[in-house]
Amino acid sequence: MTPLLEVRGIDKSFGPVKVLHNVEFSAYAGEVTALVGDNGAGKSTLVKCIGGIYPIDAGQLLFDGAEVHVHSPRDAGELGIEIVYQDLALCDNLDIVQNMFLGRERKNGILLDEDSMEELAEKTLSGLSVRTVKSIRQQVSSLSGGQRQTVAIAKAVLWNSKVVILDEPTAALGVAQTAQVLELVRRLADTGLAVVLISHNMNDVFAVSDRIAALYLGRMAAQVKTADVTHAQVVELITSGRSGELGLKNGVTP
Ligand SMILES: Nc1ncnc2c1ncn2[C@@H]1O[C@H](COP(=O)(O)OP(=O)(O)OP(=O)(O)O)[C@@H](O)[C@H]1O
Repeated sequence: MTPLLEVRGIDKSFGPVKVLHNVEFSAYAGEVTALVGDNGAGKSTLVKCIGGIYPIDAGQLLFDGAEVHVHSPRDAGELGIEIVYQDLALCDNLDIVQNMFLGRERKNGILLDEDSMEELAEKTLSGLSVRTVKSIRQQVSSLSGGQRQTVAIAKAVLWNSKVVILDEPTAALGVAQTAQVLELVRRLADTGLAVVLISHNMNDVFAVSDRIAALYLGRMAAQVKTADVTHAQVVELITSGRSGELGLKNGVTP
């Protein structure tokens, strides 16, 4: 199976500090790939390289098997790669529809085409079976953390995206809201998207992911099928870069 998104041998430094070392990573359509790693392991940097925010120093990015060059978030968006960041970047004083179309408003002549934006927002939310939102004309400031996360995810899939990368979507949520968001994450993959889930929470990772990629000190320690590993093995990969036969050989000097 060809990965929808593949990273081959990416290096990335910030000045003298090398943050990513020859990183390989794949995400498949219809699957959730969890990207795990300790604080500072390089998860955000890898995602920002994929999303065109940081230029890479070496390596390749492949989309659907063909090499692509992503120099900006716009390039990533055109390929169908959307990233939902932890801070969500939603505007509190705007309603759900306005947020979902922010910066990409539909127009009818010189006027905003409110009807068609409303219709598409509604269709996207119901397509994701999101029923927790009372009205799509509700201001985002009145939504709960889980609902905000849902809106941010719906916003990302509104644009015919094919790869959706979620940065810690459940970090700030309670138990019930976490379950709702994880359900949504699973549904995204079930609709055929390649979903990348950055998470520190092993329960979340094991609840929804098909594969797990573990970064250790900027190196990809292992990318494995979730069904083939235990919680303990993944924790070991995160904390030491190896677990039994899995992971980086001979350890790694930072
Ligand atoms: N713009 C930057 N300039 C210099 N160093 C950076 C920059 N961004 C990240 N780093 C360094 O790169 C390393 C990896 O950081 P990164 O944020 O990618 O890790 P992470 O795995 O996402 O961590 P966390 O889970 O804490 O968000 C860290 O040592 C960090 O200090």
